[in-house]
Amino acid sequence: MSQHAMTNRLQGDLPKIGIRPVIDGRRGGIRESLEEPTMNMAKACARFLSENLRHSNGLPVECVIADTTIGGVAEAARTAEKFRKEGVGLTITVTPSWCYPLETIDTDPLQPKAIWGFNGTERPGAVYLASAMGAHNQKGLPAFSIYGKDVQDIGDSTIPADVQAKLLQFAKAGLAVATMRGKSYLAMGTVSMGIAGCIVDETFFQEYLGMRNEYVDMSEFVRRMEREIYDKDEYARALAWTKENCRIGADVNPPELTRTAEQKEQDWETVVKMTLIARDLMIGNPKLADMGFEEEAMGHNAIAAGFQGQRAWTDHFPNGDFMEAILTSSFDWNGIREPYMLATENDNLNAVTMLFGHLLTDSAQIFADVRTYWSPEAVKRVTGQELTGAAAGGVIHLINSGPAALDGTGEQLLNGQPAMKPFWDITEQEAKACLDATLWCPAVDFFRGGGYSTDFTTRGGMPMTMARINLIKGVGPVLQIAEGYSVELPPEVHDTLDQRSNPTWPTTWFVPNLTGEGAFKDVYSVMNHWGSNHCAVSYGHVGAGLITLASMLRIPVCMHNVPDEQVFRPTVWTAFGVNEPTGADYRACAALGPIYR
Ligand SMILES: C[C@H](O)[C@@H](O)[C@@H](O)C(=O)CO
Ligand SMILES: [Mn+2]
Repeated sequence: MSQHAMTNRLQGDLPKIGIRPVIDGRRGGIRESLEEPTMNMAKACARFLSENLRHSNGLPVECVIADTTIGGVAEAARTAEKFRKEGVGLTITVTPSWCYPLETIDTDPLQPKAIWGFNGTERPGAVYLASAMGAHNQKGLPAFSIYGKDVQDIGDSTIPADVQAKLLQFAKAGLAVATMRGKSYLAMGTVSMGIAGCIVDETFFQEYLGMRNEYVDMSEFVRRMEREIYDKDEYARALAWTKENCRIGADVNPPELTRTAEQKEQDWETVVKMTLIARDLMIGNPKLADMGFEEEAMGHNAIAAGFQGQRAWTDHFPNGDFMEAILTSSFDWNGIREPYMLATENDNLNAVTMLFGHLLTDSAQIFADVRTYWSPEAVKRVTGQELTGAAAGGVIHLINSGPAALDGTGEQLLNGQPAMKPFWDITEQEAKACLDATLWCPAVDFFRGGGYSTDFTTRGGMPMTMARINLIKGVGPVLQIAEGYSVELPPEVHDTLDQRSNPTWPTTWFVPNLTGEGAFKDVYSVMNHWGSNHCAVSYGHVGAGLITLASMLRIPVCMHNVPDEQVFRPTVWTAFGVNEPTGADYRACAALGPIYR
């Protein structure tokens, strides 16, 4: 495999973080005494963020500091102008002192914003913070308040750990907002098997995400295959790599549905071509221009996409499983690279959830059907065995109908434990281990046109977050989140349950963290409260990041099991009621409305 590939593969510059040092504008001693500590806070903040954050394509995050401290509206306006030119997508205002809120705040309604008000008392930075938050809330410009817990001395430019955590949580979510803006979702095909999540709601994409919608008919794949509109050198390399690295699994089809050796050979060729074509459709490919296909070379600037597959395509052609699994993984024949967000069945609401997870974790995402709740009693009945340990209260069977990112095998390691890492931390051995843990099984009877499904079982012990956006008539988008862990079942128990569903598909056994209440009363309740047939699974406990991101986009969270102390939203949420946070979230999102309305 080649070097890690870090590129900006989509149109448009990467968003930068704008740092605004604001200051008490009174000259003749006060402003002068504050210049240095204020600018130092800005510098410390910029250094900290650029050292600790990367874009999901691997490039470092850049911060832009205002040319001067901001003591009044003229300097605020000059800073806004500079930020526009520099491509700033979110702002963080820092100050150790009192300043004039309405004159100094960032009033751009499209930029996520936070204020870090130094906790010192020589100068009243916290008084500014509170007053500036009041101004933001009064003006309908939600802002995040960052206030360290322990008093620091003026001039101390260290960033306390609690402030660091909030800066990162805000900045990562803010970058996600800015990164999505202006990009496209590409629907390849339309609605799969009557699944509502496949309906592309342009208003949702436009008003909540700032994204565009692009569409191609699946016949475009046929045109490009028949007319050889793909890079033929890459295709030869890709096919050879696939033959060498993809292990073929059992064909469980009855004789009358088993495809011939020639058909299977041809299916490999087709699925590899489909993979190149889907990627080229999403992001373009300069090689196509060299071949005379300038229009195709441009791509659709898609940061996420979906493939309908069933049934118009799969009833006749090999299914999209190989394409979806390889593109959503962090590696292919070109080496270790950023995964693509590509949804099975063109379920674009799941694609957006995957996109959120990817932009927050930088890692691959698992697309899954939320298939079965297995109670301990039902498992006992069908296997004769007791579920034990983390699985004792039952498990949720996440199993996609064919593909999932190979990162989902859990064959990458973080501190010796299974993980799904950002591509730049994945080693060649780990990529190989993911491939070795995966079998490619000839597709079963649902797929009349053949293809190869991805069969693996996720290693246990991975902290994971399952999530899903649903569109609700009368409300708009809502997000549900369940943090938990992957678990491993004894092999014979796994086999019995897997055979009963589909042994050719990728399985993750998931147990949510329980709170004993509501949707998290028990494992069954989580399954029973899920709002659709699909979920996206991220590595790690990233519910807090999802909540912060959702609040920026004004998407209320209808269920979550994130500990209270990690929930970080704009301060205005408080004004919608602190004793009933879920209701307050709905009211705040409704009152503010989507950002790009
Ligand atoms: C093969 C079947 O049609 C599956 O694709 C079906 O169970 C789904 O995945 C529905 O989301
Ligand atoms: Mn499905």
